[in-house]
Amino acid sequence: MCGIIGIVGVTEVASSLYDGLTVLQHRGQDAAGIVTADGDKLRLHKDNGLVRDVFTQASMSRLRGRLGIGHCRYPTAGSDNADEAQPFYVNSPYGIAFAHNGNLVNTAELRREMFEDDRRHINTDSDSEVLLNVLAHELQIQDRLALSPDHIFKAVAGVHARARGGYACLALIQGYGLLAFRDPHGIRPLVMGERVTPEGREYAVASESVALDVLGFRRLRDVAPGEAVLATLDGGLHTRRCAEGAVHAPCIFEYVYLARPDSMIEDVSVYKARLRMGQKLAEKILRLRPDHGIDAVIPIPDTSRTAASALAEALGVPFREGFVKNRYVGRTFIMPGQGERVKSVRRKLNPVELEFRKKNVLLVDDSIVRGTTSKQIIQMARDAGARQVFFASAAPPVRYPNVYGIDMPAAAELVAAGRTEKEIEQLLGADWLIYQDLKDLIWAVQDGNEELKQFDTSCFSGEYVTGLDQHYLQQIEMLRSDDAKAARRSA
Ligand SMILES: O=P(O)(O)OC[C@H]1O[C@H](OP(=O)(O)OP(=O)(O)O)[C@H](O)[C@@H]1O
Ligand SMILES: NC(=O)CC[C@H](N)C(=O)O
Ligand SMILES: [Mg+2]
Repeated sequence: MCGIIGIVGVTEVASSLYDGLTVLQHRGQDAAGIVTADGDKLRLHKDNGLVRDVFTQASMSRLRGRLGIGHCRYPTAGSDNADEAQPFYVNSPYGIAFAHNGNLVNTAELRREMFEDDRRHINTDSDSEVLLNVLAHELQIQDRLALSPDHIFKAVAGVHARARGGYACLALIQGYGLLAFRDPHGIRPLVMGERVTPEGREYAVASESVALDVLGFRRLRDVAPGEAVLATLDGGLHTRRCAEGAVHAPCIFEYVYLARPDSMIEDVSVYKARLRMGQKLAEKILRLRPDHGIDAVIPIPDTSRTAASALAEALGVPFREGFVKNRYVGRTFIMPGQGERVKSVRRKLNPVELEFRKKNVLLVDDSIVRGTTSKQIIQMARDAGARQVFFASAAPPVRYPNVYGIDMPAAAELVAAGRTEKEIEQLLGADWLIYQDLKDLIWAVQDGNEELKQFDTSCFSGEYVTGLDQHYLQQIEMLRSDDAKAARRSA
């Protein structure tokens, strides 16, 4: 999950793109980039690091123009090398810069086709560079002289016919405008907004509505699955469904962990969905252990706070902030290596001992993925003097890899893979471990928008909405396990 944002403005857009990226930072902490169209030049600045570190006053002042896109990256393909930071650029046709959130599951096949059939050179191991070249090729084979919305939408239809996976994309087409499109299943989120200024109307498209809010854009709607939106430099807005017939299946993990609570995705408030997750968990606890004896509900900051507050309320048990988070440490789960993840949990969270001493505490997290956080936190609660330590996860067990833009590629690294709930409970050292049921998680999101009939729940269910080639999972495990990444880094 990366963060993407694009703006077609009536005045300079670089500082708005920067501000938008800072509120999308939770989606990717490894690299950031912005490209703008300054007359007949594209101005690009990107590098590894947080948004605030990548851009300086000097680099920002070069990013002139009223059309631009930005990206913050959390790698799911290729390496974490600065060459793979986004946006990517190709010079032909027209000059296109490209930002992608998601992950393709047929990259290898497309890479071969690009080289053998379409004669395009791909310079990195990034799936996003491949996807950009597919788009460039599909634009190239349209009418050359008069680029029109119709040609662009045909090109996007061509991309949908070839690419498989999760992709929410923004393309800056030099001299023309901003193109946004979303995969036919709408796995990754993408939302559009408008801002009316005295000088005219401006459009923005971003991964999450929070970016629109802070920039004063009014949220219009989500980009529909398979739809393309084209905002042109002359102020026009064109939209078209470029793929039909696919099941709409937005990623449910966005609601569990990825997105900010103050975002609306598919017209569902992420905050309210998390409250409902907490309520459902409370119902399960009361069903299984009416005399649970819990003295305090303690969230594991940050993301689980919302679900934990609703859970405590429904149980009628005090909600207590038993762990204080160091606000200068970022998200642990999206860090690249396990060693770093383990160390940063302790640096990030510190217990308020009084809240644990001689109490039966229920610790709540939004999800348990590798078990890095929960294992350490349970021990910390015990060290702080807790009598019994219960642990609740607002999501079901994560047993299967995610292949659509969340970097959990290796089943062997998931604590719940191939284990029963009892075995996980023992491994984590909890006195009782309670997981949300998948049907309750689905209900918690769906209750916000009953038109949502299906979700990508692959990491919980092992069902992949795009279908997967036989060996794909083995391949990504080989390429992207923590061990493989560490070996690449030291090579
Ligand atoms: O089982 P694990 O592999 O540890 O992964 C799950 C944990 O990682 C995330 O926290 P993170 O620190 O990334 O971010 P947060 O501050 O938004 O909760 C998530 O909220 C869980 O706490
Ligand atoms: N998390 C993402 O959306 C990653 C985008 C792309 N697959 C990359 O690795 O750069
Ligand atoms: Mg967390």
